[in-house]
Amino acid sequence: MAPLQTAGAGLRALWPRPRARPRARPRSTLAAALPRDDAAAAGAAPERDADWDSARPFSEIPGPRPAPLVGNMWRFILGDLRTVTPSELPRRFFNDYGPIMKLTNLPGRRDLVFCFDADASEKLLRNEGIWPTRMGLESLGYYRSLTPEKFEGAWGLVSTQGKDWATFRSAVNQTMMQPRNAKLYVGAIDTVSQQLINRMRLIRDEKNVMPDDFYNELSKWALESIMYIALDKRLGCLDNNLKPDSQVQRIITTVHAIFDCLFHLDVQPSVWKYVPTPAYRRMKKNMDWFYGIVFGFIEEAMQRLQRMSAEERDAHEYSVLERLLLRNENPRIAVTMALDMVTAGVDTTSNTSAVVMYQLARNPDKQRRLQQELDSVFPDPDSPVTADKLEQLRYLRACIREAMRVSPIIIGNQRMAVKDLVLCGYQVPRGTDVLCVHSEMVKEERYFPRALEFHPERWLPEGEHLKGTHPFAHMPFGFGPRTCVGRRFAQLEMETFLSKAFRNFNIGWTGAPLKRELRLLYSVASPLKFECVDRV
Ligand code: HEM
Repeated sequence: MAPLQTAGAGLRALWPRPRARPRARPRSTLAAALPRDDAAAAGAAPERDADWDSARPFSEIPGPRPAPLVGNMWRFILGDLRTVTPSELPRRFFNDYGPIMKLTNLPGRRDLVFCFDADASEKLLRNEGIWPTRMGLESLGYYRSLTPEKFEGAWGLVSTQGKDWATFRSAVNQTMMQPRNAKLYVGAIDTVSQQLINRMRLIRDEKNVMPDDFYNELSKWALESIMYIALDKRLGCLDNNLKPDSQVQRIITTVHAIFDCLFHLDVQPSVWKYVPTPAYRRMKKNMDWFYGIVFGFIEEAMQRLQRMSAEERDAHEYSVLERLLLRNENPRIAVTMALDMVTAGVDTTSNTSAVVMYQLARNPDKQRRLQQELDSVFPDPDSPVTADKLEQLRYLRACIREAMRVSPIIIGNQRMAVKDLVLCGYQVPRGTDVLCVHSEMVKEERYFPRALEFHPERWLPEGEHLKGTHPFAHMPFGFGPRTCVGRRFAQLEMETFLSKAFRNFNIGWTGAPLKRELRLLYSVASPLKFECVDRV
């Protein structure tokens, strides 16, 4: 990491109290998301599509018909959807109802339109306004609102809307999104990735096969990496003598549990808004512990910085927390962003890295081509990864992109319509939540020739014949001003680790086809049976 030039003056101003009085609650309800003035500011023109009057009414959008009193909940308990797993549900909806359908009348859940069509996805996203609204994860917003003193108005990005979201996003955007800022951490990520490579050599069996819980190793790598970037903190996740009941292991288990609970509370039918369900209580318990630990790390990082002399600070490699503290008057912005980085930065990059490895292991010809690229950029397998070298890895980036298409970790991208839209011939009124199910669109031959096959070439000029036909059919990091704020760090981490892994090993697959389950993210659900043989 490079020292930050502007350190001296900014650091004296660390930790002032925020001037603005904190709001009691994050804006996460529809009314709060688009109050009149904000809606105008967000570019939410009250107009409607020109073909509105000739479109079919919203009521005719197909979908499971709700029963009197019990709505659609019964279908998931006793009815036709009882045996359908969450992972199977999107395809089932598409097969049963076609390119657009709606799921209504679930307790505690806003009605949701599912859309499997890239033209409709384009129309929705291009009309999202400058403050796009993505409702969801309301339980997280609610949990935070219980302890407003910890957030002091800086509620974060994930579950906020309108002005709260926009103010926070503009405060963190430059630090988080500028590629040159992410590159500052390449040395740190190289160090962590090398540790995992060393560990892979140690933990493989006599046939060079990774242990069944190799996904846990990827989670540890992801946690160690994001802690280093966010807080300049080394947890020692990849130490060889780490105990199974260590704090690190508990952090990882807790992050998985939090994702699992959010899925139960905010995606599946749930009545947590009316009664504290077991999933809500489990989430609160896990959150209480996790926030306590991470707030402790943050406090430690702040104290470390305060104790430093001016010279030490100038020579110091700044974490994201510290950069955000220097840029923003309200220190809580840095704190909440660091907290969200640790929460969002484990399961996302570990699951994606797992599927890239899997696809390359199952496609040895693509792996060989990648290794040719890696051999020319890293003649010495032990040479460290640098930002310049990463620049040259075009085929690696294509492999990651293609693996994210074939095996995406997110179901799709959601927005609230901010004007009356016609989607797939139906009226979709302003204020409706629409989920563009990109995880199903990517399987469609009409959008990707040989859609079910892994062809990184389709992302390179030479793969013109395999190129996708619609840019709105595949959006792994989302779209527009609300796009994934951790994207640059995620890409840096994955490119660094994967380049080292395939430069060092020939990676094969020895198990049954990989299983994944939808738990907020599509997540690894069977052992990662990678065979990792040293390359000579
Ligand atoms: C392969 C890894 C990742 C993928 C595929 C991914 C994907 C996404 C997607 C699709 C969104 C929604 C974007 C939208 O609505 O347009 C999102 C939002 C977000 N992501 Fe990521 N993400 C990844 C890694 C990360 C990491 C490492 C972090 C933390 C450093 C992170 C933090 C966030 C946050 C805070 C948001 C909310 C942004 C906002 O609402 O303004 N993500 N991510």
